[in-house]
Amino acid sequence: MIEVRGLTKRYGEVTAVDSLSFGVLPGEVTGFLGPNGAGKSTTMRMILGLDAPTAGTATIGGRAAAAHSVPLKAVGSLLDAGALLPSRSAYHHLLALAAGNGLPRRRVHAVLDEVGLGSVARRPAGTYSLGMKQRLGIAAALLGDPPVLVLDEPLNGLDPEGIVWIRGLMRRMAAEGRAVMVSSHLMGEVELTVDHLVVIGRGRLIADTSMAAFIEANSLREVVLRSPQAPEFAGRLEAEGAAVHRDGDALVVTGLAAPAIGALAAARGVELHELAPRRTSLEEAFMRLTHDSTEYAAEKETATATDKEAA
Ligand SMILES: Nc1ncnc2c1ncn2[C@@H]1O[C@H](COP(=O)(O)OP(=O)(O)OP(=O)(O)O)[C@@H](O)[C@H]1O
Repeated sequence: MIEVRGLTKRYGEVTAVDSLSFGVLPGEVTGFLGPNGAGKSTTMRMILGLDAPTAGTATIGGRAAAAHSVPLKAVGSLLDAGALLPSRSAYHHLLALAAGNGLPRRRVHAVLDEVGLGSVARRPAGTYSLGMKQRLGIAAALLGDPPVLVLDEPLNGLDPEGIVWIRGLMRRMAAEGRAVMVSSHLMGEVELTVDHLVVIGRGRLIADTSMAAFIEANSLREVVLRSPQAPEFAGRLEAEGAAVHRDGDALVVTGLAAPAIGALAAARGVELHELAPRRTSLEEAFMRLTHDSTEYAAEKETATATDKEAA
């Protein structure tokens, strides 16, 4: 697992990471979320031992990343998938990494198969699409078969197929008992994949919660229903304590769950054409949560005000 305690990084006047403490548990995908400039990459670099903290500690399996005799066996990471020698093939790139870390050649074949690059492994990396580079980056992360994975914005710039693939891979890695940490600045990107959320803003911890608890806290229970008897049924629902408002030809009900509404309709012989629970988007909830800590919010608001004045 990853443990971060009082982690702080200052660059001159800028405090990029500010007394952060959280854990990333085995068997879970932990989403590390925050707006641009929140300090996600800086935190991940310190966890990986690529940057020295100004204060605090970050450990992997109880030790600093650099203190592991073969770091690739302790943690695999994807930071910048573009950082490859363009003339070197995926196979030789991985072979060099394996040799440098005392890992057997069979691991190279195993990870190439795992990421689906087997058939193109001899082509120079410079000819790869972004999705293929991302797969190669993941292959390098998996080379040491590590119990911990740290992936910085792995979905950036990927096509839908690549996104589905990385999501599936992260779920599989967690199911195998690994601790998976994945950063993103978009809730929508990770919403379906993560078990746990660590949200930061301006380097500080804003939320550390299970995804289920986040959904529970931010789901506005609304049910949309359509019925030819909507006007009469609305009164019945209100008599049961629900709040009802019209939205076109639909009724939007809060205060009663869909099964209760369905049962009531069945008991009253009301014909239903639609009965659909819906929730507010988690992206909106995330934006509300991080609004005050968005680095460029003030500029954006000023611009909006100016636009309005000009209009
Ligand atoms: N080497 C550096 N020197 C000075 N300031 C830095 C350095 N690296 C990061 N920062 C600053 O630290 C803050 C956090 O940056 P960081 O890249 O960690 O954020 P992030 O959450 O990963 O953002 P993004 O989603 O845009 O990648 C920013 O204000 C950034 O400008």
